[in-house]
Amino acid sequence: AIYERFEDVPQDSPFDFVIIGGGTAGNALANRLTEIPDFNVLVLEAGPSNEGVVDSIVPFFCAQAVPFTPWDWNYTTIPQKGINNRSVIYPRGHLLGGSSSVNFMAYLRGSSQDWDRYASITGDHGWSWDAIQPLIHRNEKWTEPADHHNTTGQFNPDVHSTKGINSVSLAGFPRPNLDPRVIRTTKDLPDEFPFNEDMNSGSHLGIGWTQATINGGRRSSSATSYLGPRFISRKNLHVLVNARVTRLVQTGRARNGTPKILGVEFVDINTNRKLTVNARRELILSAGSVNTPQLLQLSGIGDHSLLSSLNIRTLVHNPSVGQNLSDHPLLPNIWLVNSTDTFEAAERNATIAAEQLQEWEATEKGPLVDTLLDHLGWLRVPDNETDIWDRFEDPAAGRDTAHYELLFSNGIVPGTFPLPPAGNFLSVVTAVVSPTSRGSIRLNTSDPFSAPLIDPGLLNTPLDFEIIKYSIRSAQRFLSGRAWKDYIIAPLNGLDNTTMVGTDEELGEYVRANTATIFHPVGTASMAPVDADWGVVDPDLRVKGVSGLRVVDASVLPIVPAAHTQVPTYIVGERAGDLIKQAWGVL
Ligand SMILES: Cc1cc2nc3c(=O)[nH]c(=O)nc-3n(C[C@H](O)[C@H](O)[C@H](O)COP(=O)(O)OP(=O)(O)OC[C@H]3O[C@@H](n4cnc5c(N)ncnc54)[C@H](O)[C@@H]3O)c2cc1C
Repeated sequence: AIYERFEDVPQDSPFDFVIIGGGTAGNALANRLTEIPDFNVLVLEAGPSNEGVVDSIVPFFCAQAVPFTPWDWNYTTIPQKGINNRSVIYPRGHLLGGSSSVNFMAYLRGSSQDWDRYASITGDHGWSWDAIQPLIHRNEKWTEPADHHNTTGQFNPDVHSTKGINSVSLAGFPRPNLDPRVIRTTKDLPDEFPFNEDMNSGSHLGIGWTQATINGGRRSSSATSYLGPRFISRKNLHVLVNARVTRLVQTGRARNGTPKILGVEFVDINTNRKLTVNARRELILSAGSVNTPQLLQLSGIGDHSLLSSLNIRTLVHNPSVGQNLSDHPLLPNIWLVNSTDTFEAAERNATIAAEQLQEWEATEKGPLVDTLLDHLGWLRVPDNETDIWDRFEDPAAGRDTAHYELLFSNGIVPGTFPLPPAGNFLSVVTAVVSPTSRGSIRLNTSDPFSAPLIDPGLLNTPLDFEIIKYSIRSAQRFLSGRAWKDYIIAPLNGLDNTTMVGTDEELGEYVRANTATIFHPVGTASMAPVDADWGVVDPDLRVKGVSGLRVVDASVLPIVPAAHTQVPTYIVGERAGDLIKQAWGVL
């Protein structure tokens, strides 16, 4: 069950596993562990319950769920030197379900090469594309879209599963001004922009229909799926919300001499009381790519010089903790269009907005059933761009893996640009999806309630900068297709009025002034081979240098995949379930 107060959690038998963070991976793991009736599991979540949070439930309201709401950790980055020293927002879900309760729901597994690269970096075949297929199938429950339209040709049923837990579907409300234009351009300009019927087959290059974690007209998160009614009623599954963990505690020494970390200190946010709890078998840190390294550092696991400068006693000196952050820089490119049927219509007219909500409330249909991204494209800078490839190594996981992404949206994506007083818009947002820049998460103070220093290192390398400039020119070429002839009027934001492509210098200025992130940090508690002198966890997700503690969330992925990161994170949660069951002899 879900509890608001620790006193109400049944404590007649010890907790075998305590999971810190009821987020994307944490809840998937809690579900899999409690399949074993002997495993008594406690999840500690800092945020409130997701129950009744409309901005989390209604898919189209995803852009309202964060930033700067009670459902957000309300982080911002430190000034980013690659983008004119601007600080940008860095939302993370702060409610049950974590970021899966506030994200944009796009469902992407990545290219098969991304996973094969994880297998080769870690030396563990279990992370390869072939090996994760059963995990993908256990996670995914393919579902009909809200409008039950004929989806033939919009996805490939052969690569999907209807048997998993987390619902996935195509859009359930047509956007007739946008959808046919995108698809027609893939026919008109197929060399640069081929159609891909299903970007989740392992071969992701090309442009196709967005798949999203949506069930009918509602968001499917780790809270609504993995903690859904048939699971949360398990007698051995206890979820405590408003429980903010402040430190991991050593409880002894293992036989091999390493510190045993099975204790947790947390604060009950309602009463401000400090409490402790121990795990009998294992403690699992699933607080996400920002808070997991923060908690490790607060607990003395990190770089000795940083810890000692903050008067924190070092338990394990590991300079990799919090380093190696990789994320996707994102650039909202916006055009004024010849239409009245874009997001702006409801945003400027309260009557239309109210009608849309009424329709959703009455039928769970209509424009609010979808996320904001109609189509996605995964593309490479071609080999003949010698200006780039004579100077740089290919950063992608392989030759079938994208360098950049195009994201098509029927209006300004809220939060990316202030709503102008008039006009209707199209966004072709672009993102660098095989970035070479790296950033970090470092403690700012020893106070667990103060935010760490978040540095995603956006556009820190010349290659990432070249690729994002290339992506703008690519978006412009896409919009030069016939389908857009009477639709595109002018770019909204800087650059040449008709083409959006200025000189290289102008483009550079535009990039630095407008780039932000798509919120996909990974790598801050990276996996590494067992005997490597770097990395935070081994390929079985055990924290190096201690015993009893694993990390199970996006932070263990060594490099950001050319994909949005929720599916890879669910896969981490699913695989952790198998690894832990194997370790305790029940699988
Ligand atoms: C705004 C936004 C949009 C996104 N859009 C997409 C998208 O469309 N598609 C996609 O694939 N990915 C998207 N992502 C990324 C994706 O959602 C994340 O990569 C993924 O959900 C991360 O999962 P996680 O388990 O690592 O962390 P989370 O899901 O964030 O879980 C961490 C949990 O730990 C809790 N926690 C943290 N610290 C503590 C503490 N001290 N004590 C107790 N609990 C704690 C948090 O409250 C949270 O519930 C988006 C992310 C954001 C923020």
